[in-house]
Amino acid sequence: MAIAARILLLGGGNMGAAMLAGWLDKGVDPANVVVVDPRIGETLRPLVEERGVRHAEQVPAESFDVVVLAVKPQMMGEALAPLGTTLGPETFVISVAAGTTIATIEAGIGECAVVRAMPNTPALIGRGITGAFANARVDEAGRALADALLAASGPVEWVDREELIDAVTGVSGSGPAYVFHLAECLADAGVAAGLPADLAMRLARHTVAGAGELMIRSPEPPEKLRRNVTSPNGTTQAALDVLMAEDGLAPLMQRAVLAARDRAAALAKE
Ligand SMILES: NC(=O)C1=CN([C@@H]2O[C@H](COP(=O)(O)OP(=O)(O)OC[C@H]3O[C@@H](n4cnc5c(N)ncnc54)[C@H](O)[C@@H]3O)[C@@H](O)[C@H]2O)C=CC1
Ligand SMILES: O=C(O)[C@@H]1CCC=N1
Repeated sequence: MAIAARILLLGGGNMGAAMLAGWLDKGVDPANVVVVDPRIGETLRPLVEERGVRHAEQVPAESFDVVVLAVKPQMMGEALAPLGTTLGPETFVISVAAGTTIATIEAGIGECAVVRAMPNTPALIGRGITGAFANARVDEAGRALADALLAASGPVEWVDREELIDAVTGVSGSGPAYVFHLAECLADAGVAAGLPADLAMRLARHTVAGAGELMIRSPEPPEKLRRNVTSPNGTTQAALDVLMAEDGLAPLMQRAVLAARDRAAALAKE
């Protein structure tokens, strides 16, 4: 779907700029986007200076088809305050803020059509994935527009209960950080096994990236790909005996994901 909507993006930081880059790559006219942010960060700068997206420090007095909220949850009240006067009856809101509920958004700007979405930073290279929930006021056209905007950075998975967005946050919103940490741990373990640090990091980065790419390109599930690496009684089996022990990675990952999910729910109350 060609995206002709006029877009107001509040917050052009890591996530806002990543989504914006995706929209431009999908053919959104930069003249149709205004980014409101008190500062221009490194990711946003080329989009403004080289690709012609409009930047403003204050919400401009013009109408938009969609307002995308990409500020920190703690800044949401402040970011929503100036919107009261600019929202027209056709405008609708997409929020990517972790934890911020639709009720909080509606408390700030009144009842409106809201899509609450949870993307992730691989959006920056068009390899994100987004979970999304639409409230009852979002009509078919709004949902299609939200889908097109969010799909610019990867697949969109719609959920039918708002609270599931917190669980999505725990798995895929925060998930890239777990994978980067895995690469850090793998590299550190390589150093402990005797490798020079720079070589260990190269091995770890390429291993994580290559395994990720294989998982996306292969029709096989991760379990089969894991088995393909694991020779009976070989080296991988020795490592997996540690990782798959009762107190291994599975319970640790479960605790981590639940901690992120619960933190999202707690953010809603701050
Ligand atoms: N970074 C990530 O991996 C993900 C972040 N998110 C959500 O995206 C939102 C933004 O997170 P990041 O981009 O990481 O943070 P960030 O700190 O990189 O970006 C936030 C931006 O908002 C700007 N800002 C502050 N007050 C503002 C206001 N009143 N009006 C307009 N802009 C204002 C800041 O100057 C900053 O550039 C958060 O709510 C977060 O939960 C969602 C998915 C993934
Ligand atoms: O850490 C956070 O709160 C945000 C939400 C998901 C990823 N980063």
